[in-house]
This record gives sequence, structure tokens and C-alpha cells, in this order.
Amino acid sequence: MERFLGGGMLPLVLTSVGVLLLYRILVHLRKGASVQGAVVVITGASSGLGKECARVFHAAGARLVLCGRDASRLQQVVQELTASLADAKQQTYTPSTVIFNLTDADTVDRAAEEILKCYGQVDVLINNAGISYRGNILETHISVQRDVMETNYFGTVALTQALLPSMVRRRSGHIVVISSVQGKIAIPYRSAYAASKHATQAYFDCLRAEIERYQIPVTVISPGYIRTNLSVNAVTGDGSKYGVVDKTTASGRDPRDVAQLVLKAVRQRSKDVIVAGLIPNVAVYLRTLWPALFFKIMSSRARKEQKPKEE
Ligand SMILES: NC(=O)C1=CN([C@@H]2O[C@H](COP(=O)(O)OP(=O)(O)OC[C@H]3O[C@@H](n4cnc5c(N)ncnc54)[C@H](OP(=O)(O)O)[C@@H]3O)[C@@H](O)[C@H]2O)C=CC1
Ligand SMILES: CCCCCCCCCCCCCCCC(=O)OCC(=O)COP(=O)(O)O
Repeated sequence: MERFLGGGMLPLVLTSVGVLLLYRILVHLRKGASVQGAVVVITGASSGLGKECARVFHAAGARLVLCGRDASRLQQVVQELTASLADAKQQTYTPSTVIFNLTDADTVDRAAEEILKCYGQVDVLINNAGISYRGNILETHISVQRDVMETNYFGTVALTQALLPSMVRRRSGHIVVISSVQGKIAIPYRSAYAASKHATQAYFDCLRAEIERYQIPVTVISPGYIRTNLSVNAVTGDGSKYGVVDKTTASGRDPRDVAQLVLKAVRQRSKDVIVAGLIPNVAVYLRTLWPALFFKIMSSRARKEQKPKEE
């Protein structure tokens, strides 16, 4: 070993580590493209992460099109944004709003036309809207599995495909999707949600490869728990609202910090970003490198968390 290291290997290893560190620091410091004046569309902008993304992109000078189901709540967001930056040094724009439900295929097409009418183009589409689910597969109605898929997957895909042709024509644009760590690993009692996020990851990975030739990047962002109303709004196996702030959600990241990371990912045109702590990151690697252990841990979690009725 001594001979190995003494024989010129040590300087080589140290230089390599140094170069790698320098590269990581440069990547970290890279600011990337500006979003000043860019037309940024955000779905699910009336609350949680979507609302914080609206705040962050508005402050960065983007021309926003905020999407949601509730006109008055979106208008409230617009008022908050314009009031908070009334004396900003940088030029900011009053956001436009488009109201539609992602689960209604016809209205999504019409909404896409309305979105395009706002500024004549879309530079960044941030697919953020989504719902979660809590339930045991044995007690979950199939309609619930479909409904979650309709919102998180088909709704997102429909809007993306409706806006994509205009981006391809201009050879310009950027598609972003807020997936989840659960798009990479599946945990018990989240079947509908994890399945919808796995499908999302797969679709946008395909899309990235297919549209790179048009200079349109695709960014998949996979956060861990964020402090929002996601668990409150989650559906259960019988379709009713879960209505509880889970501990995991309450102790999750501040949505303002996650929104800043979304802005960074857009500026740097990142392809795939996991925004989570060490354990979820390790779990993602474990699922690939040592699946048997990962499945054992998940089975044990399932048993601890909930007992099926017949036991
Ligand atoms: N919070 C977390 O721990 C994590 C969240 N995420 C993801 O972040 C994204 C944002 O969720 P978050 O902010 O946490 O949760 P919220 O429940 O606060 O926000 C969800 C947003 O999605 C909108 N939405 C839901 N269903 C529809 C629909 N059918 N049509 C149109 N809009 C709809 C809601 O609009 P409305 O106001 O009309 O209900 C709401 O604005 C989701 O995709 C979620 O999966 C990912 C990882 C972790
Ligand atoms: C250092 C040793 C680590 C060993 C790894 C063991 C595996 C541990 C399992 C970890 C599971 C992490 C799950 C993370 C889930 C998550 O962050 O989901 C984000 C969401 O989308 C939240 O939605 P929800 O509706 O579930 O609140």
C-alpha cells in the first residue's frame, strides 16, 4: 500500500479529488440563465409550493401565468405578489391567471390556448399541481387510483402536450415537473400517489430525450417532505379527504427554500434534481443497488404502520 501511494499515486488521487471539488463548487456557484421577462406558467399556484414558486419567479422578474381551480384564491396570490414588490428596483410584471381543472381534458386544451394568449408564448412551464393519497390497497376503490392518476399524471401530460407544439415551433422553451422522491421509490400506503409520480418520472424522461433536439430542456424535480397542505388535501381509499397534517409534512422543508431550488434548477437547466435529505437519497440508491434490502425495509414499515382489518 505504502509503495502504491508513495509511487506517484497519492498526488494523482489528491489532484483528482481537488479537480472534482473545484468542479462541484463551480457547478454550485453557476447562476445560469436569467428569468427576467421570461413567460413562466405555474400550475397549482394558489397554495403551497406553487404559490412560493410564484413569489420567487415574480421577484426574479418573470412574466407569470398562474393556474388553479379557484379564481378568488389565485387573485389573492396576485394581490399579495404585486403588493409585496410594489417598490422593487427590478422590473416586475402583474401576473395573469388562468382557471381550470387538470382532470377535465377539454378544459385543459382550452386553458392552454388561453395561456398562450396571455403573452403569445411560454418560456417555462412548471407542472406543480398535484394531490396525494393515504390508503391500504385492499381497501382502496379503483376510482381513487384513477382519480389520482388523472390529476397528477394525465392532467400534467395533457397540459404539457397542449403547450409543447408552440415551444417546438419556436425551438425554445423549458418544461419542468414537480414529481416527488416517491417518483423514485414506492413506500407503503401511497400506491396511487407513488404510481402517479413514477409514471410522471418515466414520461418526462422520455420527453427529455425526444425534445432535446429542439433545444427544449426537461427538468424533473423530486422533493422530499415539504411543509404544505398536501397531506390535508390528500384523498383516502374511499375518496374522502384525509384532512390531517402529518408529522412528516409538518417537519418538512420550508416551501420557500424549495421554491428557490426550483428557480435554481430552471436557471441551470438541470435535468433531474432530488431535493431531500440523506435518508431519502440513500433509499433511492438502495432501491437500485440492493433492492432485496429495500423491499424488506418497506415490508417492515408496512407492518408497523398499519394492520389490515382481518389480522
Ligand atoms: N408537500 C410535500 O411534502 C411534497 C409535495 N410534492 C409535490 O409538490 C406539488 C405541490 O404540492 P403542495 O404545494 O405540497 O400541496 P398543496 O396541496 O398545497 O398544493 C397542491 C396544488 O395543486 C392544485 N391542484 C390539485 N388538484 C388539481 C386539479 N385537479 N386541477 C388543478 N389544480 C389542482 C391545488 O389547487 P387548489 O388550490 O385548487 O386545490 C393546489 O394549488 C405536488 O405535485 C406534490 O406532489 C412533492 C414532494 C413532497
Ligand atoms: C442512512 C441509512 C438509510 C437507510 C435507508 C432506508 C430506507 C428508509 C426509507 C426512507 C423512505 C423515505 C420516504 C420519503 C418520502 C417522501 O419524501 O415523499 C415526498 C412526498 O411526496 C410526500 O408526500 P406524502 O403524501 O407521502 O406526504
